[in-house]
Amino acid sequence: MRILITAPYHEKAQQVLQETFGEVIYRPWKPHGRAYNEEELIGLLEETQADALITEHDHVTKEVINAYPDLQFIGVCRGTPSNVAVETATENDIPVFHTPARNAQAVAEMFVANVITFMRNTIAGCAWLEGENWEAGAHTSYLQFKGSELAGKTIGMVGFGAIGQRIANMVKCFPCTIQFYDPYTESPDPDYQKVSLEEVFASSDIVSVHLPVTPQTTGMIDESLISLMKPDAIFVNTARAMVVKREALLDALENNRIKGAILDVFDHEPPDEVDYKIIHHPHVLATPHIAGATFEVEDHHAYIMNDALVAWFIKEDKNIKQLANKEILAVKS
Ligand SMILES: NC(=O)c1ccc[n+]([C@@H]2O[C@H](COP(=O)([O-])OP(=O)(O)OC[C@H]3O[C@@H](n4cnc5c(N)ncnc54)[C@H](O)[C@@H]3O)[C@@H](O)[C@H]2O)c1
Ligand SMILES: O=C(O)[C@H](O)COP(=O)(O)O
Repeated sequence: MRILITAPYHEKAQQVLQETFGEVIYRPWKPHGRAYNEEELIGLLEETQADALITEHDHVTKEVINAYPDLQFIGVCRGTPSNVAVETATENDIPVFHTPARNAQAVAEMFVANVITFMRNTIAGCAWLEGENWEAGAHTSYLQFKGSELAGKTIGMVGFGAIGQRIANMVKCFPCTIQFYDPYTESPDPDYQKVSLEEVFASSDIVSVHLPVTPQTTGMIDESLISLMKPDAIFVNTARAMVVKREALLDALENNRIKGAILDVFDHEPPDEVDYKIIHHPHVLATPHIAGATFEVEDHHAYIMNDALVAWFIKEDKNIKQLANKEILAVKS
């Protein structure tokens, strides 16, 4: 069996596949400079006569899938396999697997880092120091940049999947109180309280968004929810900007109705004028969509995908196929 891998893939994970399945052809898109387009992908599949394709960002469109009927498996090393025509694959009876939790640890670590950075006024303190503002005498820095501790705070998650739960487990040691709104998830731990959406906004010190984009979640976080937040609460979004009405967030920031916001995602990437208004706000800590960007993510996705290949081809667990395609399509709708 031939496996064509165009995703970045850990060398040892490739070796495992080679030993288990026979042949691995590694043509990662990254050194190529950009994701492979339809034509290039069809060319690669025909040249290698691959049975399985493991991709990351390449464009696995309807045309690619229909042009190469010998494909038996599509693996997408991403949290959201938006570059693959899952509907066409399903029609052609091709299982599509992705790697949902590949960046959960990366995002959770960045959440903790950025929340503490924000609460301790670290960035303003660094700028003040570099600006050579420190004068002899009183404890000016100590007074000016005194912050708050994360310990004892209530964190409210909107969406409690891989990332929300990873954060909850990570901050247990501070300790923090965890509450969440997610109609599709039961609490995995008696310490984590499932509450209403309104309750998350009204009683959390930190409201953190971990929703996928669906017709239901688009624009779900609006003025009425943000207006419930406590004046010293912080709003965090590392998920997708589309789930928040940005005018409502900007309005709350400009009128000091919340303490601030920590944002990794924007309506427009690169940002437009309104996004920059939010980014430049003095009570906003903004990062350029890098919460999930670690070197280790590429190792995590390789091992998650190897497990899927083994489950499908070796253990012949056919239920997995139904799950994979159906789950992806369900989130999309
Ligand atoms: N900034 C980054 O670099 C980065 C990295 C990874 C993931 N993300 C984004 O983070 C988000 C969450 O990722 P994840 O891995 O935790 O996903 P996940 O699928 O594991 O969790 C999402 C959760 O949202 C819940 N949900 C769905 N619809 C809902 C609704 N209407 N109301 C409430 N809850 C709902 C689901 O039940 C699920 O538990 C995604 O949008 C993803 O794209 C961003
Ligand atoms: O925002 C995201 O979801 C991350 O940047 C990565 O997404 P992906 O795993 O779907 O590529």
